[in-house]
Amino acid sequence: MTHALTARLAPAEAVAAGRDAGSPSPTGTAETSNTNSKGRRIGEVILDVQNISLRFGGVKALTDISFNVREHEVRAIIGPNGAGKSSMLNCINGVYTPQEGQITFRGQTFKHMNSRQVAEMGVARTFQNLALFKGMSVVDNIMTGRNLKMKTNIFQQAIRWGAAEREEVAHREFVEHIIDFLEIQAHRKTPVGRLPYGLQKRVDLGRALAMEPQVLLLDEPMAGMNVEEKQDMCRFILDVNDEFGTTIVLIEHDMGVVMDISDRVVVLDYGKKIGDGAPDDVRANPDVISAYLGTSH
Ligand SMILES: Nc1ncnc2c1ncn2[C@@H]1O[C@H](COP(=O)(O)OP(=O)(O)OP(=O)(O)O)[C@@H](O)[C@H]1O
Repeated sequence: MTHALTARLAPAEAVAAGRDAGSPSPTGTAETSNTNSKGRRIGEVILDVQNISLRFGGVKALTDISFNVREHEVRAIIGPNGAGKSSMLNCINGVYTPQEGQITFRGQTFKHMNSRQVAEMGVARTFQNLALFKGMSVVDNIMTGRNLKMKTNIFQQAIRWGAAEREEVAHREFVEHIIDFLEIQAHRKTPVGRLPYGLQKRVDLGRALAMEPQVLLLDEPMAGMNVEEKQDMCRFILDVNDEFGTTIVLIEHDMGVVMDISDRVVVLDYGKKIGDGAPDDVRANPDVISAYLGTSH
């Protein structure tokens, strides 16, 4: 069903505690001012996507896409269904290798990088369709996010001896901090598959946070959630951004949420970039308005 454009692109109520939805744009234009709406400085460019083109056979998923992400900002990627948003995240985290273009992360430029290498560089990701082990507990799912940090070998871990035992204790303590932070203590031992969907999404966020990322890629973190769950998720995303200084790149369809929590927004349509800037600028962009008028979500 096609909703009214005004409803989708209108300013939403401030769901994010502490952020004033009516305050001036935090970053001004795509390249200029440097504080967000909480007054914290937005840093230098940490992630620079340059001229990315990606094809699947005859399908042009992305065509010559360039944008950057500054340290500590919340950067949204929006666009109608099939616009290329997930493909873009998949290029950033090494799942897809674009035919053209390159990505610079913290000054290091790469054309081909696998997911493990990207994760080791400090980029973590949550998934549109949850990638959790449904039969495993919340604690154990979040522990999987610590795998890259484990120094002892699998044999030492299996017999939990010496260094492996000490390492496991330290990792479990870290995981408990995340569980406290995400307010899911009551569910620590529950198999994830038994949790409501909103809480499963929170566990997926916890698994990504366990990697201690500098950049967190969130693929539709609020999809399928009710209003209350969305408000909670917004709060956690902003707290992660504030308290850990984590840079956030998110894909989200809920325009109210996007306009509320993002510092800058990049807009894709049919694999091309049609807008890039502060939420207010993007909302007023005629190309963005017509792209959304022509779609059915
Ligand atoms: N693995 C793939 N093989 C073939 N085509 C693909 C593949 N992944 C994506 N595409 C195509 O690339 C285009 C962009 O898809 P993508 O999933 O990135 O869009 P999206 O903006 O994330 O859409 P949605 O909002 O529906 O999730 C679409 O035409 C899609 O069918």
